[in-house]
Amino acid sequence: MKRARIIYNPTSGREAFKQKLPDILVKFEEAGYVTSAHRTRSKGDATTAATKACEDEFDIVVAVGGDGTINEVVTGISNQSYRPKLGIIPAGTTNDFARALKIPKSFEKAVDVILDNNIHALDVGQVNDCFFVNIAGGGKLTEVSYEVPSKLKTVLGQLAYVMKGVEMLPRFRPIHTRIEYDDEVFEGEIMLFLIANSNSVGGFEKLAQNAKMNDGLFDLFVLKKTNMAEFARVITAALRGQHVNDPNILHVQARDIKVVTDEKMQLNIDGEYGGVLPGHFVNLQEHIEFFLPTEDQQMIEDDPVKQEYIEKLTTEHDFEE
Ligand SMILES: Nc1ncnc2c1ncn2[C@@H]1O[C@H](COP(=O)(O)OP(=O)(O)OP(=O)(O)O)[C@@H](O)[C@H]1O
Repeated sequence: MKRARIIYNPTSGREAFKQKLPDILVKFEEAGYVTSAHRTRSKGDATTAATKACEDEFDIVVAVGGDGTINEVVTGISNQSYRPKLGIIPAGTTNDFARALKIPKSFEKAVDVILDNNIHALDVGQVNDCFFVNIAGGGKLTEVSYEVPSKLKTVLGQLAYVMKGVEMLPRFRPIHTRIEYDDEVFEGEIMLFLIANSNSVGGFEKLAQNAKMNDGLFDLFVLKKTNMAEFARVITAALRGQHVNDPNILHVQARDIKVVTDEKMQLNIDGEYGGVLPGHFVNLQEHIEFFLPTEDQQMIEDDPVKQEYIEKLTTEHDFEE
């Protein structure tokens, strides 16, 4: 009998999962799994529970929650020598990572994906002692209020919010930064940098179009020092995937990246506060095996609000060009 450990965050998203748990347990049991569930109690608890599931040699771990919960579970697994296969049931607010994997939003369909056993090993990002599945990055903000972690999430974690914050852009201040990526070096004043592991950075798939999740490579974006008008124009171009030859942006793929700043700069990891730089980013190639949807199970992106928002934003900035 295979054993499954469900780790769920009761506070994620609209808190709808806990009512569904009995049905989900039945589904796993009927498919031949012996199943147990752990309800997280606080921040960091999913990491401890995931490490314990490795030590107890569960065959699979199912992470139920949003990006924060998935990050914690991946963190708990990544340091272990025995790593169970990982299933995801999206139950958070934005679910960027589940979206990148095209995992359906319905709990039942997400369970079907796991039970269908379509397994692929994917890359995991490591920076210093932390791990990330989606994105890490940093930028110097002058506003003290953005030192608050939850605010940072809105600024850098989900790139969508970076865009929403065109009004926040003046608060980015250029910082002299040295970035070593594989055998090359960039040195100069930068507004922000992003290191993406998946191709869905805040749902903006065009930013890192060629990103693959099992090639051992990050997509590194560096936005160099610009004035306000340029900043808005460059970000808009990047979201449309039209930044390739833009002199204000460095976009390269690399396995190993070191970032050192002259002044204190906070690090953001999968949308949460992740300490301060310097940071050594290492791509752990095909580190965890995930249950992924087959082609006919893949969620078709249908997010009219976001599309409308991008349209509005990019049209507005056409006037500035
Ligand atoms: N019992 C709990 N009480 C309060 N917070 C918790 C509890 N269990 C986990 N957490 C924390 O809740 C935070 C948010 O969780 P999560 O990211 O899964 O949901 P979300 O914010 O709704 O979704 P998303 O990140 O996709 O927008 C995580 O940082 C996690 O550490």
